[in-house]
Amino acid sequence: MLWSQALQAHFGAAGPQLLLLDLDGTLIDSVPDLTTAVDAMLAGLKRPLAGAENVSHWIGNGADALIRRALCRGDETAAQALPAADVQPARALFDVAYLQALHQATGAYAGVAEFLHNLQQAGVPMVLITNKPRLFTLPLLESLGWLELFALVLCADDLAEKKPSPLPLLHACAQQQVAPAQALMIGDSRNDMQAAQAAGIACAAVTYGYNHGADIADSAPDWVVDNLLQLLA
Ligand SMILES: O=C(O)COP(=O)(O)O
Ligand SMILES: [Mg+2]
Repeated sequence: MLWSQALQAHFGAAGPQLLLLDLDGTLIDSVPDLTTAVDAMLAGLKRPLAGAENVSHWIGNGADALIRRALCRGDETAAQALPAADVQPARALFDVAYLQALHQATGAYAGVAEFLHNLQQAGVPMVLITNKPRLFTLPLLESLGWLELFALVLCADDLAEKKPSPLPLLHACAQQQVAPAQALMIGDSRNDMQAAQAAGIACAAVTYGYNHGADIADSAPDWVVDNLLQLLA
């Protein structure tokens, strides 16, 4: 038996037929390299540096949202109101710095490699759904040796909407010809949980990722684990 009893109780003995996986904070700890890039950007703009703890709270809604929050020191209202003309030069600095830092300190969390290997062996299709732009996602996947793992990779800029919209999740189900009720989303943030719930997809949350400083249990995931291997038998 591949899946944990809890998942079998929900999906039946065969388990989920499609896995939708978040990247940052679920499969990889990317905050160290993201912090390097955010702080390089802020230094270039002669602003005070952010540090890893702030970055871990600001990540989750894509690169532009991260930059907006960094420019406004986490003030969400100010961040959203920031004119695009203020974001663009900062984004250019961030892009250069993050492409350089990308996989310097970034690695997979405990259990992830074994979990992905087991699912690949079992032939369960996996789709990566990340709010990270494609520009960074593909080289990162390549450096991790994960490019071949996924039947499909959906990044922040691939569709009209990103998480917390259910759109990328529903797109993945349609493309893989699996009903949402037979799919499982795994993520670390409320964006993943909200997207899954809006799509009618069961969701498992990991406790070790980034969730804007909040407890992921507040987002009512169907299961909470602190290692992906807990989802397996
Ligand atoms: O880039 C982000 O903001 C978050 O990316 P994720 O969706 O893979 O967690
Ligand atoms: Mg995430």
